[in-house]
Amino acid sequence: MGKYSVRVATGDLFLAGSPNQVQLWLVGKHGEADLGTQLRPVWGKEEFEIDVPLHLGRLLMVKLRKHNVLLSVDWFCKWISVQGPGTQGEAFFPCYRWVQGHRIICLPEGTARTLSDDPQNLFKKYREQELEERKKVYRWGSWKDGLILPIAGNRQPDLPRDERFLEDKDLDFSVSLAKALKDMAIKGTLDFINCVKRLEDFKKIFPRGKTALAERVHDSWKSDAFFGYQFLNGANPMLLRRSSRLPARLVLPPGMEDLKTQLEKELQAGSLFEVDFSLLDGVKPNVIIFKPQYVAAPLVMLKLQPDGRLLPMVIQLQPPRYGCPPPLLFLPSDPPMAWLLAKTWVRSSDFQLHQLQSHLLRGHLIAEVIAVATMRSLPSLHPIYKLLIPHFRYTMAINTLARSRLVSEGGIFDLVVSTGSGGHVDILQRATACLTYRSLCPPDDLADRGLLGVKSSLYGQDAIRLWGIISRYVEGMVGLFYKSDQAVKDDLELQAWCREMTETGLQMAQDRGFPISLESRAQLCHFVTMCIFTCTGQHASNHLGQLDWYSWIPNGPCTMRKPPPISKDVTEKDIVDSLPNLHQAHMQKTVTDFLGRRQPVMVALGQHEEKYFSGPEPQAVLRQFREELAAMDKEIDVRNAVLDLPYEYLRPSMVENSVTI
Ligand SMILES: CC/C=C/C/C=C\C[C@@H](/C=C/C=C\C/C=C\C/C=C\CCC(=O)O)OO
Ligand SMILES: [Fe+2]
Repeated sequence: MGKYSVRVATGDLFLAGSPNQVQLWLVGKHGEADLGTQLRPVWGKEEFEIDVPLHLGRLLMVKLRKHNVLLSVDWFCKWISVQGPGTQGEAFFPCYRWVQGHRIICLPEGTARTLSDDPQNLFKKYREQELEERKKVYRWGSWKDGLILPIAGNRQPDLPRDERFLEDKDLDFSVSLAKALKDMAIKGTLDFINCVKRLEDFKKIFPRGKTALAERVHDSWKSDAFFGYQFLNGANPMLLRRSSRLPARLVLPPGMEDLKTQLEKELQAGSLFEVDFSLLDGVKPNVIIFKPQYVAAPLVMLKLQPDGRLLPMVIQLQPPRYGCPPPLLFLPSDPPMAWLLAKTWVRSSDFQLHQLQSHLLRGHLIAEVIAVATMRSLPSLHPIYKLLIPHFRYTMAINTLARSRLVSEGGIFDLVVSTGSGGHVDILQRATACLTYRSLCPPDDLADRGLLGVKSSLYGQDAIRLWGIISRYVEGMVGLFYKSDQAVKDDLELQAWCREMTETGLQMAQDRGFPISLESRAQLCHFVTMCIFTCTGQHASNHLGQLDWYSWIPNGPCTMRKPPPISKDVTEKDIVDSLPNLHQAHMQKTVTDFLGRRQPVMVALGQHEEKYFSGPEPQAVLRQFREELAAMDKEIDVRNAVLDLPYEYLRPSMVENSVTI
């Protein structure tokens, strides 16, 4: 018994408060006290003192219930803090959720607890009830067969309240999209009348406020070194790999002996690299306004020079066909327009695999599976829930928007992208079928692709560095709550989470290396590091480059309007006629600007304000994480200052804490 001081924090946004009255209970180890309806959480923080005649013992939980006489108004509760008997100075009850209706909500004290940390089962019932409720609210959906699962729901209102954009993000997204579409409507009216006659005519839609790097792309896109550089550090750094043999598909027709000699020399020296777009082979191209579009499946062979430049040696635009003559090979020594058209075809193919495989699937959709599996399997008390939850913000919302406006029937892909109208789904299905656990973990992925230690792979260096920082953060937190491998094995909630992710969310992905159980702290740390890296660095390194590399349309054509060339007799007009028309280019530029712009409503990696963990030790681990991120950020700044082409996409201050766009 005694006097308690209670503080209640409402969200900072204008619509976070509620005029409804809120009733609170204090739940201790030895009793429960109804504090009555002390609160009307309209704005900011409220506090009150109250005498409780009961002996409650150590405070375990706060319960709250919103009362609505006429109108129920949702209330965003950030946290509740209590001082008084049984609080060891202050007991902190994190919430960071919407309180809806008038159900009783339980907020456990912020100390993270696994099941084994609760030997008296003080929270067991609460954990079970919470997960039962979460499984009703967070349901797996289905978008297309053969893909990993999304959250159920087709539009924002279908999503759980806590997953929708808050008003600041919603306003920014809606206003920016409306502005982009208005600009498109105004400037695009003439698109069907005007046409592009020369490559430089694409300057007409080169965006205002373009980035310095986008300028460089416009100036240098034709150069071989610039073309090769993009596979290392461009919008899509995920396809390049060191060759271990000459690719079987690379059939060298008679007269190409010199090339064979050069390729073998680079292969022997370990400096031969390849980018193989075979995943696109046979994909049905889109038809846009009755006009067929075209898709190719190129192979590019490149040599890594001692000075770090990656130079193309040969481009094969389509794989060999049985019973047909070997495909034409394009060389740097070919007539300039023929070589440029071959490179442009590669750029358009890279756009397709980048946006669908590297960005949407391996960034957005995997992050969504991690979020949904976690919400369905881990109670808010669980340390791994507390570690991961900041990295899920807005992911279900942005992905639902992507499914309804980008890759939907009649969406952007159908309107202006060569793989739209079904080819994009085929690509996603093929990419899902070959998605491995190792490919989501940079130390494994870069080793498998032969990129570890390649000095000119700035993406690789920064990905390894960031993975290491996240890994130490995860190890620090896991070490606080799991004192042995057996403790990991014994955590049934954790095992259910891992299985839900691999078997359900990722659709039986154990065949591709994903674990269906966690047998050790090391394995748990690797898996959780993959989760956080995917939701942050993996997405950022494949999202942030859009504005730089796709603003100049010929460097990232969303579609090709003529078939791949079968001769080297190519003119600039052939290239212009192959590239997107003005309307398609305008739409690409509108979407690129809209998606690629730097987000004003942005939480950088590790900088979330929510305090999910109570106690000095988790706070210390988070502080160390932030210090290492700050050090990396500063060192990247120094490195970039002396680079001709800075690499910024894995700078911690540029990496969002979750997938939100
Ligand atoms: C052409 C760009 C393709 C990108 C696919 C990769 C990832 C998805 C993307 C998320 C997009 C989310 C929502 C898109 C919403 C609107 C799209 C813009 C204009 C729509 C026009 C309209 O609906 O009228 O990652 O950032
Ligand atoms: Fe994105």
